[in-house]
Order: sequence, then C-alpha cells, then structure tokens
Amino acid sequence: MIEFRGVTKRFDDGTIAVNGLDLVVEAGTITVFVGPSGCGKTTSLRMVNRMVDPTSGTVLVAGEDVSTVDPPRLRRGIGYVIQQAGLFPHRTVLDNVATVPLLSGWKRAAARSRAAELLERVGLPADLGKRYPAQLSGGQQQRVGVARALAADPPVLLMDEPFSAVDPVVREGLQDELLRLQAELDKTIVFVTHDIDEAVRIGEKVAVFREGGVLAQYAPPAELLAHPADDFVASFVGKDRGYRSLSFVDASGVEVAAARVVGEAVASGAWQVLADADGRPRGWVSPDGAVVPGGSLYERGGPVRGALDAALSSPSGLGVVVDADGRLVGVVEAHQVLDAIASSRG
Ligand SMILES: Nc1ncnc2c1ncn2[C@@H]1O[C@H](COP(=O)(O)OP(=O)(O)OP(=O)(O)O)[C@@H](O)[C@H]1O
Repeated sequence: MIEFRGVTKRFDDGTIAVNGLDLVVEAGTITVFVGPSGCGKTTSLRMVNRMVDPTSGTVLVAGEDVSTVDPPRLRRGIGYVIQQAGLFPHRTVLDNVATVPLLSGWKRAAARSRAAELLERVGLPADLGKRYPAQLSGGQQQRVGVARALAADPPVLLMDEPFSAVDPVVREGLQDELLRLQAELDKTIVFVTHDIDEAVRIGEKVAVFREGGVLAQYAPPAELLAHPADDFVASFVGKDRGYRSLSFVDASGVEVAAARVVGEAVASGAWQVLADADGRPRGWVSPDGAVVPGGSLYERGGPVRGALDAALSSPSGLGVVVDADGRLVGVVEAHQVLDAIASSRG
C-alpha cells in the first residue's frame, strides 16, 4: 500500500506542484493518476521513490515513511518505467533487463536467465535479447522497459506515461499486456497518463488531478464517468463519457440472434456472414452477392460497448458476435443493444 498524507511540494521557484494530497493506493491494484499537463502527476509519482522529496506531509510505502528510508534501498523495492523506456543504448536488450539483478548481487548467468524469462513474460521472443534497443520498435522497447522494471521483482511499480510514445494500436496491445501481467503478478502499480481513455481502461481506481496540483476526484472508473465530482472532472472525462461508461455495463440483456452464414459469395437478397470452415467470420456477403469487409467483432460476455461498436461498424447493421475462440455465435442489432443499455439504467 502507498499512502500520501497531506503531501505538498513547492519547488524553489515557488511553483506549487502538489497541494495537500491525501490518497491511498491499495496494495495489488493499478491506480492511475490522470490530468492535464503540469498538474503534478509526475511530481506525486516521484515522491514515492524519493526522486523528489515533499515540502510537507508524509509518503508511506507499506506503512514505512519513505523519508526515513535510504533512497537506494527504497528503490530496490520499486520498479520505475518511463516514456521512451529509458534503455541503455549500448547494452543489449538482455543486459538491459539483467542490470538490476546484477546490481543486486546476482551471478551473471542467473541474472541473464532471469532476464530471458522476463522478456518472454512481457511477450517478446527470446532472440530479441541479443539486439540493441535502437533495433527494436517503440512498442518492443516499452516492453523491455517493463521487463527491466520487473527484474528485481519489486512489490511496487511506478509507470510514468510509459506508453505515450507509441501509436494507438500498439498502445492498446501494451495496455492489454500490462493487465495480463498484473493478473499474474499482483503488483501495486501507480500509472501516470494524460489520456483519460487509457486511465479508465487500465485503472482500478483513477485519481484526476487539476492544475495547481489539487486532487479533483479519486474513484473507480465507472463511478468517475457516471458521477464526476465537479465541472472540471466532467469536462476532463469528456462529452462522450456516457459512451465510455458503456465499457462497464455488461451485455447480458442483449439478445443474440442466429446469423445467416455462407462459406462463399452468393447473392441471396439478404446479408449473410461469410465464415471459414472453422466457423470464424471473415466478412459479409451483401444481398447482391458482393463480399464486404466486416466491422469489429464482439466477444460474447464482454462489455456492452463492444456490442454497440460491432453493430454500428458493421456494413449490414448487424454486429457479429463470436466466442472466446473467435467462432461465430450470432448477430446483434444496434437497437437491441441500445434497449439493453436503457434498461440497465433503469
Ligand atoms: N524541478 C522543478 N522545478 C520547478 N518547477 C517544477 C519542477 N518540476 C516540475 N515543476 C513544475 O511543477 C508542476 C507540476 O509538474 P509535473 O511534472 O508534476 O506535472 P505533470 O502533471 O506530470 O505534467 P505532464 O503531464 O506535463 O508531465 C508544473 O508546473 C511544473 O512546471
């Protein structure tokens, strides 16, 4: 657990970066700090591992006041991941990851085998270990940054805009990977971003900061979207927050209808799902027999937002529903999804 008690940071030039912060990050959860530029997210994060010391107030990690802990010892228990990964350019990927175990006194062979295991954990093929950071894509570099931060198996992980430098598709992949890793590792993670979509996607709790380093709201994402504490939070989470909040409504009330399915293009006067021999959808066949690419697929059981996306992006107006193996289950219509949303709101 990490606790901020009445924490203020005033820099020498008079800037108040963080103002009277009271906040508890529960152990084993991902908490996201989000807010516009300059509102004190990074400063708050850095007070946890003593890269910055508070002007007043106390930061506790696992019940211990960090100001009483020697920074090198403190940081051994706290992984740190930054934008652009911050890798050592002249060391191989494997040696980058092995650095912390080596510094902690591990034997070279043990440190390298730990590094190889971590690369695999973050979804990188083992042979990338021989390359230098510049020979990797941005997304791969970020994965190495995460592997390196995990190398000493710290209970706490601080992540400062770790995925901001990669494109949106890669970024979503990295977010998924982090959620998967967290399900296995159960770390206490504080994650800084200025992207509200990223915050509500990965945060179990989200702290919204406003300018002047003031905490505006601290709540689970669904609550933040449904009940913003004030106008600032409401405008920060955005006009489309109703749509975002659909990520937290389940689609169990949506009726899935049987689909008309074909294995090849034939005109039939109706829209039909084109599926392969394994029953995996490949697109649509229009009423006059043309093959049309499909919209997004909705995996049964997921949040209702996925069902609505599938229906709205489909050329036929019918959202394609698949099971966890990607096999066709049926179709949903947008109006049914909207009815289900309306009834979930009572
Ligand atoms: N070393 C410093 N000296 C003086 N002012 C600083 C220093 N570091 C940060 N600040 C100021 O403190 C405020 C908070 O900065 P901080 O980096 O914590 O914000 P942030 O929310 O992380 O912003 P961003 O999203 O742009 O990274 C800003 O006004 C910043 O200019």
